[in-house]
Amino acid sequence: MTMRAFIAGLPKAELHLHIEGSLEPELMFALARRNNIAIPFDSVEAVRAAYSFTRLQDFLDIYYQGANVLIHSQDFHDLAAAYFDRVAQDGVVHAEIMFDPQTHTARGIAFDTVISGLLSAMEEAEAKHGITSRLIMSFLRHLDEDDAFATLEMARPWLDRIEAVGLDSSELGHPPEKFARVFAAARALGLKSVAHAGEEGPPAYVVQALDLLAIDRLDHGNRSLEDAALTARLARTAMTLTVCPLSNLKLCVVDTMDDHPIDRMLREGLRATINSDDPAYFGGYVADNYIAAAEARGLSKDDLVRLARNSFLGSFLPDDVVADHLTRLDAYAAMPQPVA
Ligand SMILES: Nc1ncnc2[nH]cnc12
Ligand SMILES: [Zn+2]
Repeated sequence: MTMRAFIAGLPKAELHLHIEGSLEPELMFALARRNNIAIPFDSVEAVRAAYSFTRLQDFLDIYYQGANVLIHSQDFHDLAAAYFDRVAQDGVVHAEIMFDPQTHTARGIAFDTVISGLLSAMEEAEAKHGITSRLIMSFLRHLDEDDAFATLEMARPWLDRIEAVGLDSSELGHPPEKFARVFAAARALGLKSVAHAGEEGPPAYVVQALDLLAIDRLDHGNRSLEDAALTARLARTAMTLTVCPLSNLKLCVVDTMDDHPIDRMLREGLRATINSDDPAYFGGYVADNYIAAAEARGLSKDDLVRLARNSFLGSFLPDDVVADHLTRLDAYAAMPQPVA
């Protein structure tokens, strides 16, 4: 069995996926046509050619523009259904999916339209592929605290269908402290929390996310490694890091995949996981991310199993369900399968 086949069959959870970032150019064109929306590209090839970024903001500009084709509940359903159909081939058995309501409500799309489409696709994916999933509602950090509070208010009727809040978009200049009050309010409503920190922002932003947002999981976190005390704290507290190797490469968080710190994170005792972030924009779904990291950094079979194990340990699933996933993972890992 090749390493690729081993990775594709490895049971795993995806913990860092922006559903709007799974909008493939083909579906973007189909939805643009269906909804009569003009897009500034003549072909799927032209869209893909535009996906060349030197920093996070270059990507965000094009990513928010792409989301303009999403209008109806069916569109959000089709978007999520395409993601599940694709990752069913990647060994994904559970996904914790971020969505950005403000990207849509700012365009006049109702919160209910967005979430109802996503939820119907999530139910369908469980029946069709056996993939379970949870929703994470992310606040856009370039917008202000009031806008985040207004979004939390819109989410109230849906709180039993939302697992956690998150924090994404332009990191530099928008530190976690800006959202301390809204995260406290979300926690008081029973929601868990995650935040992007240390992707482009300094280690101090990660410390703020821990101390001021009381996050349950850290999205990216790469730059934590610049601070030995912070790295030790993350290891000691078994904080899960949702690392996204192809995203890091495309957004120039690392210069080459050979420089990626995924193996260093494991060596430092961090609970690192591998995820795709925005697979339609960064050139690969979750298994592609495992493969790229494994090839560049020479990850062993044990490292790959550790990463998959971490994905279940870092999930928001109940302990007994996590234990079942780990039993199946161990059985898979124990099967004779030389990694070529
Ligand atoms: N990698 C990323 N960082 C910040 N915000 C995002 N939104 C979607 N992907 C993101
Ligand atoms: Zn992200």
